[in-house]
Amino acid sequence: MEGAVVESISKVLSVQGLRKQYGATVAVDGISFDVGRKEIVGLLGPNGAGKTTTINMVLGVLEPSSGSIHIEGVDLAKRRAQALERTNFAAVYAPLPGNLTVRQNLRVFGLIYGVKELSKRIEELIAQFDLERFRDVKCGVLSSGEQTRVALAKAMLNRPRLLLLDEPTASLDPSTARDLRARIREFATQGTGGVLWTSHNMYEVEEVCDRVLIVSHGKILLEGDPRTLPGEHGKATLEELFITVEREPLALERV
Ligand SMILES: Nc1ncnc2c1ncn2[C@@H]1O[C@H](COP(=O)(O)OP(=O)(O)OP(=O)(O)O)[C@@H](O)[C@H]1O
Repeated sequence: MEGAVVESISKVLSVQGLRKQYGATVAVDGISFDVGRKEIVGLLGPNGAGKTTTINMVLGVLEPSSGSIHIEGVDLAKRRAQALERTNFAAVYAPLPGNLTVRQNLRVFGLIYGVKELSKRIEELIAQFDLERFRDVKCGVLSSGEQTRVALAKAMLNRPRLLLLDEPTASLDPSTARDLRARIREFATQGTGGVLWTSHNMYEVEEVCDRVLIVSHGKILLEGDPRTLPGEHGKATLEELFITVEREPLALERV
């Protein structure tokens, strides 16, 4: 599948019956969801709900116990390389090598991803993420906010169709966080990709996500527009709804 055919597929990610079990612990319990093209979907849930396990399965780092993952219609289990070349991610727990400069890091990852016209692409991203001052600075000495900007630039190198972001703004000051949210929004609205985003910041989720999935104990409990979902469940804010999911998930299942 190439070019126009691929772009005609409206879902960049399709997850069906995904499950991951560790001995007696069921980390992800048969979840199904999609991420549409140009859509930002928030994956929310209390600590231990199964978000990172889900993301790691979509990234091909963890093998599901059962279920399927398709990226732009490509089955990750059967055509792993083709599925993953359309994907990228950024997470605070996966920092870039600290002994390489910003430019060296972008070059190394660009070569790994087989990015065409790499030097031009690196310059574009350095400008886009305001990294001119740091181009020859080793990543290890950058502040955590600066490192996050480099990690996002790295995540955009291959112009992914599916961008996975695990708490991308966790270490950022409010102004940098707002700026990065705007760039990620731009990526979604102006490009051909979609984003799966985890965050514990409900204000951010309301601002940036088109749709949210609220997971608890490995299952999707609620799904909808973050701006209207709280009202549909008798709550004033997304934060209030989130706290109810954490404390009394069964009460919500009956709504
Ligand atoms: N390798 C493992 N072996 C055993 N249990 C695991 C393993 N990895 C995760 N788990 C368990 O699976 C559950 C889901 O973990 P996961 O890291 O996906 O949660 P999370 O929603 O990302 O949480 P957080 O918000 O705290 O990052 C947790 O109960 C965790 O203890």
